[in-house]
Amino acid sequence: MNTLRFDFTNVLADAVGPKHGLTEAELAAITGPSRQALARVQARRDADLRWLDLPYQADVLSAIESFAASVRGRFDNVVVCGIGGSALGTIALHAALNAPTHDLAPTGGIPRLFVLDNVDPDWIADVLGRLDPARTLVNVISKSGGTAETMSQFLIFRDRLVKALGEEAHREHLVVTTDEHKGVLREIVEREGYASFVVPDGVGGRFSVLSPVGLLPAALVGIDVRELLAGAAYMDQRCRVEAFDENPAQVHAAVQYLMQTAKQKPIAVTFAYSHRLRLAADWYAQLLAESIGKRADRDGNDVFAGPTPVRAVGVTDQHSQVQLYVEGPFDKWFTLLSVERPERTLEIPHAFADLEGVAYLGGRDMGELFHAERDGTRIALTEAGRPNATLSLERVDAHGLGQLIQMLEVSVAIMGEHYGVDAFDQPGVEAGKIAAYALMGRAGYEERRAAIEAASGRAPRVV
Ligand SMILES: O=P(O)(O)OC[C@H]1O[C@H](O)[C@H](O)[C@@H](O)[C@@H]1O
Repeated sequence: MNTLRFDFTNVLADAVGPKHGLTEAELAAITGPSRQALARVQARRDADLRWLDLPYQADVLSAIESFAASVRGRFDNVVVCGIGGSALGTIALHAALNAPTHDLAPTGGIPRLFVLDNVDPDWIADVLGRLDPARTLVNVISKSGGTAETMSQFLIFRDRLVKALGEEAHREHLVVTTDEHKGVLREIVEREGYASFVVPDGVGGRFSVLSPVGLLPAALVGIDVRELLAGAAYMDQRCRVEAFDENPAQVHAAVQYLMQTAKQKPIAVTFAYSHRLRLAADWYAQLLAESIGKRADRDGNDVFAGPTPVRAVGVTDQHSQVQLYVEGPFDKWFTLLSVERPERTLEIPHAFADLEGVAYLGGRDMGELFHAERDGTRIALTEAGRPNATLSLERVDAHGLGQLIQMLEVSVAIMGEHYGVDAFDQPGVEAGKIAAYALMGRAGYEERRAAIEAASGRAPRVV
């Protein structure tokens, strides 16, 4: 069984010292609050934390698989127009489960995937120019159904499809994932008759990768979404367990919370010792930052909470950031994402037998070097008193990714209880959106902008 494990030995005091490691007393003190936090999270499953039950949505899974089967072989390119929680999960799944084989060219009926989570015209225009509209399917994803970045991309790709294929035919090249009833995008779906899927109520954007938001693009590029949900369901059962030590989400949430509060380490570094899991760290960065990074607690008191997520890739960032991590400020703790058994083997050839400085590599497997470097980093961090935990999978597969996603989502929900903040809203993104919409002349936003300036007493210059 490809079981996800969270090893936190090297965040304990006897590994990295009491000043930086968790003591038995600190862990004992948090097990009670952790169990209560878990109970509060689980009690909201069918109220507003419906993302907890995404692994069990059999009807949605069947609809996704049917849609993907119905278009199999018709497209060389799938373009996702989406941003934030409407994109990062798909990017992570793609990098982990099929990018190595399909980034370069469509093979075996599996299309290339382009996830456009930016509006940089140099990028969007370049992708647009490469695609044959007749062989391209566009999946527009927006929970709110009005995000300017996504809607602008939609207008551009729709225009390109209509001009190339005609008003009628273009509809078969667009599928939309949005709210069931609300938002401009839903109105357009009804008017244009596009195929569509639903981002369910009670499923926030950053918690939506196991909804059609992530499942549809994944299924379109041949990822085993059934196994993905099976892994998430398996982990959901593990994350319901009350016993602290047997519940990876409880332990992970407690370690994150204590590292920041008891050990004054506000920076959480995810060090992915897996090229395929590297973008799972980007998905987690949004999940952690947007859920816990809050000005006020649930009682409205200013707390300015939240760890700062940093993404690093092993071995690559041993050669760029580890100097800071081993010798710099004691303001970070580390989680290594590790894969115990790489899928491929790659033997290092024997050569230059007389030159020991290279001959020692001959005959070894590249995976052995990868693991030696990972363990070397762990040893260096621990010896320097830098707390480091390891999230490990035996191999990178859909079941394992489902486990990782579900565990981290439940952990962040529990963290919200520990930090005392609402982990499921994102008021801090509104000001930027309002300013951008005002600058783009969207109706009603100039007034909202003026109200913010009046309330803050500051009228920042738009440079
Ligand atoms: O899916 P959408 O409604 O277009 O939202 C896309 C993103 O917009 C904002 O940035 C929110 O903070 C994110 O949580 C969300 O994922």
